[in-house]
Amino acid sequence: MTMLTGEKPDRKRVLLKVSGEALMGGGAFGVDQKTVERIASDVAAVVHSGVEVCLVVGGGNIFRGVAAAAKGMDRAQGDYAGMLATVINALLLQNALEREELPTRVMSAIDMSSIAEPYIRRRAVRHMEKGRVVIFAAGTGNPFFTTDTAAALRAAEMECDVLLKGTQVDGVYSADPKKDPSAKRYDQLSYMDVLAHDLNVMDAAAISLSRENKLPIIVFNIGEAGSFARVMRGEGPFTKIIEAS
Ligand SMILES: Nc1ncnc2c1ncn2[C@@H]1O[C@H](COP(=O)(O)OP(=O)(O)OP(=O)(O)O)[C@@H](O)[C@H]1O
Ligand SMILES: O=c1ccn([C@@H]2O[C@H](COP(=O)(O)O)[C@@H](O)[C@H]2O)c(=O)[nH]1
Repeated sequence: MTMLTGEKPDRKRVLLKVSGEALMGGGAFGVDQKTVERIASDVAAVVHSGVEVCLVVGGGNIFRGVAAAAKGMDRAQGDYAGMLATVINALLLQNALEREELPTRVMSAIDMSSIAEPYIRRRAVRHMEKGRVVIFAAGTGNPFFTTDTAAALRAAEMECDVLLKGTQVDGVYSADPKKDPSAKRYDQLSYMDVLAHDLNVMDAAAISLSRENKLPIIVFNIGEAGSFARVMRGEGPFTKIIEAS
């Protein structure tokens, strides 16, 4: 039974958004190899439990267009640089996943055929049906977006059951917990709660797209070893974002 036949799929498929900043480990910039290996091993554990996993990786550990624009750089040019940063992270993750003996493909939203396949939705679906871990690189391929939006977009295209945002905080708080230690963590929120209260853990475009596609979002701390598998078993801490009942 395949998605391409149009029949209801008999499988569990998830998209994990890996924070670029999480790849820094304890560092202030770039990539900590041990952290990449640990995240790859966490992904392998979930794949071995029978779940189809695809990934979107951020680039904030290397370059963010919006930060460069604040210092005078042209925003779109900075965003293209940011998207290239995600490709670097995708290649590093691919290598670490292959060392876990997982079959992988990197598919890029910006054409760079020497190092990654171009993103073609139906090919990505086939890769996943064959048990490959697909890493979606270069975000949406468009400036003025983020990899959170790319994650919501690819999760909808792949008909994933859930979008997991693996970030540096263990859920969505009433305020940024890095700035306000008294902020309270929520176990569950509606998409509208997040939008109406401007809870900036994820950008509004990603929340809106997920809402339109009835795609549940789970926000959790990917910095904790084994957290991806624990969240998949329903063990917290995490915040679930769904439609209000
Ligand atoms: N209400 C909130 N609840 C939780 N975190 C929040 C909130 N508001 C802001 N944040 C911040 O949002 C950050 C996560 O989003 P951000 O886009 O900065 O990173 P990311 O997507 O994980 O990383 P990258 O962009 O590098 O891929 C958290 O580290 C936290 O500091
Ligand atoms: O669709 C996209 C995705 C990303 N960008 C740029 O890349 C950087 C890094 O992505 P993060 O989501 O911040 O990790 C982002 O700041 C943008 O500059 C993009 O332009 N379009």
